[in-house]
This record gives sequence, C-alpha cells and structure tokens, in this order.
Amino acid sequence: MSNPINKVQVICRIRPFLSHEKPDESVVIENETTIRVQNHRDPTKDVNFMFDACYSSKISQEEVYRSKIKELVESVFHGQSATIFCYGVTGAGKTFTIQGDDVNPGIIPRALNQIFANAKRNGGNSQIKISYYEVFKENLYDLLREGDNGPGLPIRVDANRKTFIAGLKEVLINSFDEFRRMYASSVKKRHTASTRLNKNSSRSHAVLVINISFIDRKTNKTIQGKLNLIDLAGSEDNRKTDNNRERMKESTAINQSLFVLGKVIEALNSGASRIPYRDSKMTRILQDSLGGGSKSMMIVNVAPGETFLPDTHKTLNYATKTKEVINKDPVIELVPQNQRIYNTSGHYTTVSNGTQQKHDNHSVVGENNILKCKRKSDELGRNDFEPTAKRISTSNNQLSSNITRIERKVQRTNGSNDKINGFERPKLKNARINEYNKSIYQQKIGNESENQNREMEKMVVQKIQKFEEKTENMSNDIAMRLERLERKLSQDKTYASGPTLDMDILDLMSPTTKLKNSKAYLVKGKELEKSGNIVEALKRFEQAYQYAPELVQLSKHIKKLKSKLGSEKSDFENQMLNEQNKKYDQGNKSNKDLFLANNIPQKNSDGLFSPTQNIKLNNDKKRFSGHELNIKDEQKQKNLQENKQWKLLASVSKKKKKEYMKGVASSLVQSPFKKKFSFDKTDVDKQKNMNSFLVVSDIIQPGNILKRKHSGNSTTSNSLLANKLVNYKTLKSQLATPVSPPNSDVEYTPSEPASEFNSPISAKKNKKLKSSLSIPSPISPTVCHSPTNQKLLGSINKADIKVLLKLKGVGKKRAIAINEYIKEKGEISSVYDLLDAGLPKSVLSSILTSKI
Ligand SMILES: Nc1ncnc2c1ncn2[C@@H]1O[C@H](COP(=O)(O)OP(=O)(O)OP(=O)(O)O)[C@@H](O)[C@H]1O
Repeated sequence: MSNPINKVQVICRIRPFLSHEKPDESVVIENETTIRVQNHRDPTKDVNFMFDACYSSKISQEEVYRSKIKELVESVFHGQSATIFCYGVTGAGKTFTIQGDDVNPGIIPRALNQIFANAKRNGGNSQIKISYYEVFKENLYDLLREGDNGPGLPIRVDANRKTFIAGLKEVLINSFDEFRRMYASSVKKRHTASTRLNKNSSRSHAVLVINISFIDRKTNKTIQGKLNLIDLAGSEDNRKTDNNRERMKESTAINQSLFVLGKVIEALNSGASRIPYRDSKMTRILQDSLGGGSKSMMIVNVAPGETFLPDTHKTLNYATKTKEVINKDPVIELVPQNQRIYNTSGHYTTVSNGTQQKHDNHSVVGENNILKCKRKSDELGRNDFEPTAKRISTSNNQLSSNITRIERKVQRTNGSNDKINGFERPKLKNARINEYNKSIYQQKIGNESENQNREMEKMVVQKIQKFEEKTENMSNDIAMRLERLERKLSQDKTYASGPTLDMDILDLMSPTTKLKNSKAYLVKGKELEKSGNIVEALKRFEQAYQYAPELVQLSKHIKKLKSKLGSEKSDFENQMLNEQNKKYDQGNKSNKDLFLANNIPQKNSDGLFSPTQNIKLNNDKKRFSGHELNIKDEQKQKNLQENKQWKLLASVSKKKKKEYMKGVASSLVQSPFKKKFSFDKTDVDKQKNMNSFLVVSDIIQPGNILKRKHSGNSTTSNSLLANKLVNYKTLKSQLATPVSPPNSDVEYTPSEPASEFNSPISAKKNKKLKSSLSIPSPISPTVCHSPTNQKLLGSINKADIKVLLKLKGVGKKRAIAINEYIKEKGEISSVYDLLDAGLPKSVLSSILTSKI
C-alpha cells in the first residue's frame, strides 16, 4: 500500500450535476489529489483540499473501483480487516458510489465480484459470509433477517474487548448471484425516504460485513479477512431538506452520529486519552476502522454547485481531519491448518488436508462467538480451542499498547521527544514504529521495560517496608498509651464514683471554660436530683465541683447528698486535698498550710460563692512565692493575697475582664445554688447581715478588676471608698431624703477585711451589672452616708486654697472649686460632697490618702 503508516485513506468524488441543477465552476477537481472549492463567503477566492485521490464527476464507477478500492479489497485476502465508508451531504452520491445501480454497479457488487473471483482462484476452499445491518435513529436492525427486528440489536464487547453485535445474522454465500439476490431483497428493507434534496434518501447508516476465510495453499494456513462497506446517511441541513417532523427526527439522529464521528476523529488526531466511540452506535461499530487495527478508507462524496458550497466546505474540512487519523498496524489473522476456522458469528469449520467441513451454516442469534468457541471446546474436552489468530491479535495489540506506554514513559524520563537512550525516535504523531528499525527498537524498549520493572519492584518493596515500620511504630505507640491509661485507671480509686479531672488539664483551662463546664454539670445534676436519681446527681455535682471548687454552696450540697447516701466524706474532696497536698508539698509546712487555708473554698468563706477565687486558686498555685508565704500575720497575708489577685486582674485586658465578668454574672443568675436574700430596711440585724453579704458579693463587682495604683493601707480605704461611691451614686438617685447613719464608721475601720474594690468604678457600669445580676441592693443609706475620714474632712473644711493644693491630685482649679463649694454649702460632710464639688472619683481616693 502507498500508505505506510496505516492512516485512514481519504478519496474524494464529485457527483455530476443532476438534471434540475444549474451547473457552475464552484467545485472543480484540480488534479488527481486536489479539489478546488470556491470560498462560499468570498466567491473571488478558492480553497484547495488535498486527499489521497480526487475524482471528477466524469469518472466512472469502474475507474473509481480500480484506482483504489480494488487494492484494498485485495488486502482482505491477505488476512486484513478493511473498512470503506462513504461520507457526504445528503444527495452527494454516497449510495451511488457504494452501492450503485443496475447500470452502474458500485463498490459492493464489484467487491463481492472480486472476492468470489479470488475465492475461485484459491481452489474453492474459501468461505464467504455476509451480514448486513443498518443504524437507524441509534438502533441497529438486521437487514438480512426476515420479519420484524424488534427494538434493535445490542452492541456487546467480547473477551478480546472487540465490539460485536449480538444476534446479528451471518449468511454463508457461495456465489455472486446468491449474494446479488440476497442483497437486492435486503437493501429494500433499509430505511429510505424522499426528501427535497434526494428522492431516495437513505435515512440510516447501512453496513455490509463480508467475512472471508480460506486456506492459503502456499503456507497451508487459514487466512481470515473482513471487509466493512458502509453507506453513511447524509449530513443534512434541515433548512434545505424541508423535512417534516419525522424526517427531522431522523435527521437529528443522523447529524448527531456524524457529529460524534467527527469528535472521534478529532480525539484520535489530538492523541486524546479518551476517544468517544461509545457516544454513538455508528462510532462504536467503526471503532476498529478508526484508530483500530483495520485498514480504512473514507470516500468523500461532494455535491457540485454553489447551493452546496457551505456543506462542501464542511465536508471537506471533516475529511481533511479524517485523513490524519492513524490506525493501528493491520492485524493479519493466520490460523494454522488443522485448526478450526471460526468467524465472527461463531460458525466454525474444521480444516483438514485442504478439505473443509462445515459444521454450522446458520447463525446462532445472540451468542458471542468467543463464548461459543469456548463452549465447543468444553464439549470436545480441548483446552487449545481458543482461537490462535485471536490470541495473536490480542498479543499484538497488547504489545503495541505496551510499546506505546513504554514510549511515553521513556519520553518522560528522558525529557526528550526525539531520543531514547541515544536512539533517534521517529518524529511521527501517533505513528507506530514498524517503519523504523522495529526489531532494534523493540529490543531496546524491551530492555528498558525490564529495567524499569526491576526498579519498580524495588520501589514497591521499599515502600511496603516503610509502611510496615510505620504501622508497627503506630501500634506500639497505641499499645503504650493504652497501658498508661489502664494503669491510671487501676490506680484511680475515685474513678468508681465518677470520672475525675486531671489537675494539669484543669490548670490549662480558662476560668470561663471551667465555669461553663461546671454549669453544664450543675444543670444536669439538678435535673437528676429532681428526678430522684441522687447517685447520678451526686456524680454530676462532683464533676461540676471539680471545675469550680469555689462553689461553696455546691460543696455543701455535695456533702449533704453524700450524707444522705450514707457516705461521710466526699471522695472528691479527699482527692482534691490529696492532689493539692502532693503538688504543693515542696516548701515548708507553713506554706502548704497557708495554701490550703487560702484555697479550699469551703473553709475560708461562707458566702455565696466567689468566681474570682477560682482564678485565685489557680493562679496562686503558680504565683505564690516563698517570700510572700513567710508572712505570718493572717490578716496581712490575706490582704497581700488579694493584692496579688488585684495585680493579676489588672494585667488582663479590658475585653477579657468584661467577658469574664459576663460569664460570672450569668452563672450567678442561673446558679441553682444561689442564695435567696430578703431585705428589710428597718431590720438593723438584717442590715448587718447584708453588709457581710456585700463583702462577698462585692468580690464579683466590676470594680475589683479595674486597674489602679495603690499601696499599703490605702488599699483598704480606697476600696471602701470605691464601694461607697458606687452605692452612694446608685442610691442617691433612688432615695429622696437620705437618712443620717447611726454607727456609720463601724464597718470601715482599717482592720476590716479588705474588699476587692481597688479603684473607683463607673456607677453606670455598676448599675448595669447589678440590674443584670438581679441582686437587690443590700446597701442602706446609712452605710452610704458614713463619712470615712472625719479628720481629713475637718481639715478640708478649714483649709484655704493654698492648703487644698497640697491634696493629692488637686490643682489650682480644683482647689478653687472645693473652696467655693465649702463657702456655698457651709462644709463638706462627706467625701461624696467632693464629687458634687466637681472632683473626679480617682482624685477623691487620692485625697483620702493625703495629709493636710
Ligand atoms: N457519480 C454519479 N454519476 C451519476 N449520478 C450520480 C452520481 N452520484 C450520484 N448520482 C445521483 O445523484 C442522486 C443522489 O445520489 P445518492 O442517492 O447516492 O446520494 P446520497 O449521498 O446517498 O444521498 P442520501 O444521503 O440522501 O442517501 C442519485 O439520483 C444518484 O443516481
């Protein structure tokens, strides 16, 4: 063949003008291989298309056949598979070319004629079988079968991944006349219809399959060849065809399958990894002919004249792409004599000493030929029945694809398209390598592939080893962890009464998280208690208590529940004590005692609860130094501790303080252990109680986290002042006539335990917080109006401006303001009057530490 790299051959044929058409020079055959077409957009320009052969309208059927087709048909007798398909716009002469008429027989009768002539020459041992089917609206119909085809035949894939039509009839033909009769009746079954462009337009793709097998006398081997002759339905421009609804549907199916054919061609040319054969029935059938192992030829039929110019351009562009499609090496199927000849429909013949015995003249509908061969093999008890030729074919195909794979791999490794280990690589797109020193190349590739396989093996072994090591390490680690956990659990005596928290983990938690967790357990515990499940409730309370040991009421409640359950002492308390003892049993005994005295909540307070002590508890554990702990005076220590807390709080950002206080506030409001207070203004004893409550509840006031400088005793007075200021401001607005306080100074002696109010706070903020907490103000007007430093106030009242300037934080303007206030009001009876004189709260606290 003149086409060494098994490319799809493309030949072009122009049909003559029909009687009703007006001849023009728009499409002309320039020479044997070139067709010139007028540009349909610009008539002054022409476009040349080149193909393997170009035939003018004057060329006869005979000439067309002799020039190219005969050679291809001949190749089938060499055991090849060949496909010829006609492509073109509707009415372009496809059917005329492939089929012809009685006067002008086309390719099909000529090919059959040639085949039978060849068979005769071969001594009559050839077997010629034909199948004939059409693809109509994406359904396959057997044209050789009598009667209704039903819904159409399915396309299947055999064991060698070759597509076949299940149930397609295959008929053994013994003579050309037999064929002519059979074909003539079958072709009538084909779907045709009259359209505006073609009176006898084919509405389907028709495929004639001719299978040939014979014994080559020279080699004594059976040769099997296959010829597919396809008349594609014409691509249609529905504006021109004037199709009705039914024709339109057919047209859509035709155009769709031709569109897919185009896509397949494009994919093959671009070397795409996926070729969309499966997108249409026609391309599935043509799979072997396009990009497969078949020799293929496309006959492009062109209708002459300006009317078809756009279609002609489209068709020729399509054909140009097709001629770039490279098929695989043609597969020559040879079966040694004495082995059975099989064919695609499953018939087989035993060939022995040149005589052929037919075993089956009828096709078996719906049966896969390979399966059938296998079945026969089983019947005969032979294992070697698998068709040798098929095996050869498969191995050839596999070899080919393996080579392609290795080629790609080597390309990637070497980073070059042109050289493979010093060998020049063929510069061919998609080309097979048989034209290029194939044996040396394959040998080289073979060595290459062996080396690569060995390397791959090594890599796989290494990877598996690594993976195994990793898995072993992981499982060891997991085992160790489990062991640790088990040990911990067996040592943890308290575990039975409920899960306990690791103190290290607890330390890492933020106060807010601890409170949140505590609250969650509290709520659950309360629910359980209500439902009468005391044991479970107790567990939850204990869990809550772990997170918030400052909840004194909770501690008491736990005790109560435990005693209720007959348990004397809380296991958890013991654990807590043990843990803390262990942790802080490093310094002297006094340190430890001091720590415990200050940190076991239920022992140092009997108020509601103090969330700030939670911080104190955790942070004091970290921050307590030996120097501080050596101070023996209990009160001093307490003050000092509170100072430390103040410092700690002062170091926190404003945002965090706010968040913290919000959390505290909400837990206060929602705590199921909140102590309920009733306040009676007239009851002095109760007022005193409330004052003691004030000390406790004040701990959570925002003032205790405000940043402010202080030192020594001033802390006490400042914090008291701040406290007073807040309450005074709040109540001043509420009370119309303030009552003069009896015993006003009693609670504000320096020996009184320090409140944590270390700075004045915004009354507004305080008011807001109080309202959000819903705690009734326990402060009586009496308390609020108590002068704090009579001596100082007396001095201020008597002082002139110069003296007033000596007060801390008082400048000229403020001194004048105080002076004027005293003049106007007579005297300053309380430090709060100074507020009215225009002094800021911060200055007031400074004044209280001044001496004048
Ligand atoms: N080379 C030719 N010489 C003489 N007549 C031709 C030739 N080619 C086609 N014709 C005629 O042109 C008409 C249309 O041809 P044909 O039916 O083969 O077209 P088609 O491409 O098969 O159309 P469709 O796709 O609609 O089936 C027919 O009457 C046919 O005889």
